[in-house]
Parts: sequence; structure tokens; C-alpha cells
Amino acid sequence: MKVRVLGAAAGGGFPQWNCNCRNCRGFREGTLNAKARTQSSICISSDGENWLLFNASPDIRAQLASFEPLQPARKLRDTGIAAILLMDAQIDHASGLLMLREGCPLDVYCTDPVFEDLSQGFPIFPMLNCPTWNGGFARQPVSPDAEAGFEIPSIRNLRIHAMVLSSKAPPYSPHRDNPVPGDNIGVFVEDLATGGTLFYAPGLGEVEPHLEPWMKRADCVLVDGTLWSDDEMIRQEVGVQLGSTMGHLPQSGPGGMIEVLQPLQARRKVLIHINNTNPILNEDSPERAELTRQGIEVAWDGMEIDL
Ligand SMILES: N[C@H](CSc1cc(C[C@H](N)C(=O)O)cc(O)c1O)C(=O)O
Ligand SMILES: [Zn+2]
Ligand SMILES: [Zn+2]
Repeated sequence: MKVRVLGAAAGGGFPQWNCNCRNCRGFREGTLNAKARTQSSICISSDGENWLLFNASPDIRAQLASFEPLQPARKLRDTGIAAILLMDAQIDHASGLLMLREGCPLDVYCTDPVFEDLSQGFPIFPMLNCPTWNGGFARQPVSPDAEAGFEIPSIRNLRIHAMVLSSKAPPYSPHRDNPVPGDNIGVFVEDLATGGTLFYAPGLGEVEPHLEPWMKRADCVLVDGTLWSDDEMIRQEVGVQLGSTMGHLPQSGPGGMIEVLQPLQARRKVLIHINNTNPILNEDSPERAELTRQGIEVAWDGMEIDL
């Protein structure tokens, strides 16, 4: 299985359009040793031709243009996207579906709560369900029954185990403060040909016991790297919410993602969905040095992982 990171930043990207925090300002001034990043999304494939897109970020157009296999030009209108799987209904993870309307119908796999949010609060599915967009997206249900797993017909040799996890439904959702199972999922993907395995959870607020066996089994763990510290946005005076309030486990501190990743045997431990305020974006920061000491990588746009 090939994993391609299309976007590695949290909502707003890096640098964020309206932000002049030390990272965003430093990047613009050319004084920060960092790479720009678009909003988080990855795609995976077992054959290099049929790709499963995880989330559709607002930056999807540029992201598709940056990776040639996603525009194979085999016919007048074409895409390498065989299907889309949504991890949640967050604006920065789903709004890119609107940019794909010319390619409908396309299969979009999502849980019932995500389908509800994207049919009511942020009604992408009904909006595009019209003749102009060929009826819009074809929603395929995802049951977060990890043990069972499922395969996507157009994507050979990949078995996907979806599991409920604790993060946050989007701010517009009625589930925001009344969570239901399936608001957010993580996935364990197994390549049935190579045996390679990936655990992917760009939004992860708490590592509950039912996730641990899957994380321990994965060759690559690609997980939530939004904030270095829980109060990062408050301390930098760019926000009022804690990371934990937004459904993201910070890297540092007791019980943080560094501690979670440390005992895992995965040969690749990678953080993704990095907020623009996060000091790990600065490749010369002590925080980045700590990650390196721990064998933890920071995803960047264009990163490829072979499993
Ligand atoms: N998903 C979010 C939590 S992550 C996230 C964070 C921001 C903050 C923004 N980058 C900034 O620095 O001001 C904007 C977003 O769009 C995000 O998705 C939630 O549910 O609260
Ligand atoms: Zn996000
Ligand atoms: Zn910033």
C-alpha cells in the first residue's frame, strides 16, 4: 500500500490566511525553517491507479494537481479517486466535496452521524443531489465495527477496519456537545497483498482501550498532531479553546501523544493535522528535536509512505 499525504495541516492550513503568530509570521518573513502545508487529507492505493481519498479538504483542487496519479487522463473526464472516506463531518475535512461536484457520482463512505451532519447542518449531500451534478455523491455507509472490516469494490486488496473514537463533531453539529458513536472514526487499513498496515486518525482526543490493539499492530501510525500543548492557542492569544475541547490530544505533557506513541513498535510514527500555531512546524525548534529523539515524524504535503 502507498500512502500519499496530500495535506498535513489542521483547519486553516499553514500559514493560515489571517494569522500572524510566530510560525505564520516567521514563515512569511522567511525566518522560519518550515514547510507550508495545506489542510489535512491523504490518499492510499494498493495498485497506484485506484486511490482511496480520506477526507476532502478545502485545498483539494491544488492537492489533486500536486499528485499526478490522481489525474491519469485516461479519458476526456477522469480521476484516480476510486472512492472517498470521511473520518468526520468537520468543515476542513468535508467542504472539499463541493470542489469535486463536476466528478459526481463518486462513492463517499461515511458513518450515519457524519451523513446526518452532511445532510442537515452542512447539507453537501442534498445540495449536490440534482441533475446538474449527476445526482451528486453516492453515500456508502460505514459501520464502525472494527472487527468486521470492509473492502471497497473498486480498490483491490485493501481491508479497512473503521472504529469509533473520541474527538469532536464539528462546531455546527448538534452532536458537538452531545457526541454519538461515529461522529469521528479512526481506521486500520491492511494491504492483503503486502501485509502492510496503517492506523490513521487525524482527529484523536483520547486513546481509549479499544484503539490500542490496532495501534500496536500497525506498521505505520499516522495520527493527530494538532497542538503541542493543550492551551497552545490560548497562550499564543489566537484562540480561547483548549485542544482537548476541540477533540485533539496534545503531543506534550502527561498522557500526551508522545507518551502514547513511545511504546508502540510501529516503524513509522507520524503526526498529521498540524495546527499553524504548533512549534513542531519549526524544524529548528526544541519541540521538533524532542519528536526526533522519540522517533516521531511530522507529516508534510507530498510525504509518501510505502507499507
Ligand atoms: N476541528 C476543530 C479543531 S482543529 C481546527 C482548529 C482550527 C483553529 C485555527 N487553525 C486557528 O489556529 O485559529 C481551525 C479548524 O478549522 C480546525 O479544524 C474543532 O472541531 O474545533
Ligand atoms: Zn481538522
Ligand atoms: Zn499562525
